[in-house]
Amino acid sequence: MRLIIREDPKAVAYYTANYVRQRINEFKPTRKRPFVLGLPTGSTPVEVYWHLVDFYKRSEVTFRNVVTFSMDEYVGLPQSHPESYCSFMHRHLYDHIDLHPKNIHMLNGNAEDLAAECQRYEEKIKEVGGIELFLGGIGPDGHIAFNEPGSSLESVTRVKTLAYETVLANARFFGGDVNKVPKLALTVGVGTVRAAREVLLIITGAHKAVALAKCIEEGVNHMWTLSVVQLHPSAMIVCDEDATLELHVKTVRYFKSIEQVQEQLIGRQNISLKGSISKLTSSDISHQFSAATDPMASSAAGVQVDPSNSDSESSAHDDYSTRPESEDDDVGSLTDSQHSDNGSDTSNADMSSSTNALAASSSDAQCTTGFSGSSVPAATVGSPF
Ligand SMILES: N[C@@H]1[C@@H](O)[C@H](O)[C@@H](COP(=O)(O)O)O[C@@H]1O
Repeated sequence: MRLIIREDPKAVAYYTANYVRQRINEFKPTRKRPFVLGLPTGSTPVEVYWHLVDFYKRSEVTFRNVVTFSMDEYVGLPQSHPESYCSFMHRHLYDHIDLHPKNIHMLNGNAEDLAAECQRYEEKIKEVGGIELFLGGIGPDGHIAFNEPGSSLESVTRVKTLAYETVLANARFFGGDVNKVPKLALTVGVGTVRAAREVLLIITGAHKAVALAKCIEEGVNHMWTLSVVQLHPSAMIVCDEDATLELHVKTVRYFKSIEQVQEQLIGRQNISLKGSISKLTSSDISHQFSAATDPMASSAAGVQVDPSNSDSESSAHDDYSTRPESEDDDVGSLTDSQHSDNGSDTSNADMSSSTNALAASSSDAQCTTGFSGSSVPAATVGSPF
């Protein structure tokens, strides 16, 4: 799992939208091989959608061959109601991009047979080849879509009774009146989200800090349904600093250090968009060391990641987008501490064995390159520890 921490909700939204844009562009969707995108509602993704609309208007992405599936919908609320998720998706995204209407999939909360509607949805997802990227938000109780605490981690699309906490949280969209909030919803299941080839969750605000901590620092648990991301081979959480308030300092530092290692030691050019290492040789690492110890070259080799700087984010991604597709490339000569459980994701490196990922990486480099230094020079890596 990757945890990307950005300064504030604005930076989170930009990072996320930019990532989606690049995933679509890298995928090069066609009519026969569309990019299948799962999409959330809620206030958190609104700014992500603004950016996507903006990218579309600038011709930086097209949704012509994108197929979408919304996560959920209230039961019994007319589709034309401004707070129906159908209205929401049209208002914030669908009405402003070149998505073909036949490629838009939403749950019908007014279907006569709700169970059949849910089954139809699951079948449709299968028919288009499954979801490539599921974007999601969470509720303060850690729910994904409307998978409230206690939902089966194997659940699929179904009717769900909303938890009181969710009804309270969503009352703000209904003039603060809890009585106006529908008490039932149709929602994709935890299993539906898990089945996606990639999951990206956006979490912002101090009110979601407990949920984030429960979900990533404790065990997989149906009371915190987001925790299921721990089992997903390709999951990423993008959060702001406020959402990290309940995490251990060690956790935050570790995940931040991963980005530093990628930038400064492994090299941005060797990391694919999805975070896997491609075609890295020991001499690349050796080069990083020698370049970094050369004061004239260190600025080129050790570019500091500025999480709050959208421009630097943009250029990082622009670099990725010019690279050939390489998500599944061989990992090259890196050692175990840089491999994930699935063998391709640096961010999945075992936390206990490499809490200090910088040190782990440097010792690998010593083994493979014969570098005789005792550790990565602190000035080079900007050690967060
Ligand atoms: N069903 C939706 C979820 O999909 C969403 O993640 C959550 C968070 O909303 P917000 O982003 O407004 O906090 O709201 C609702 O419960």
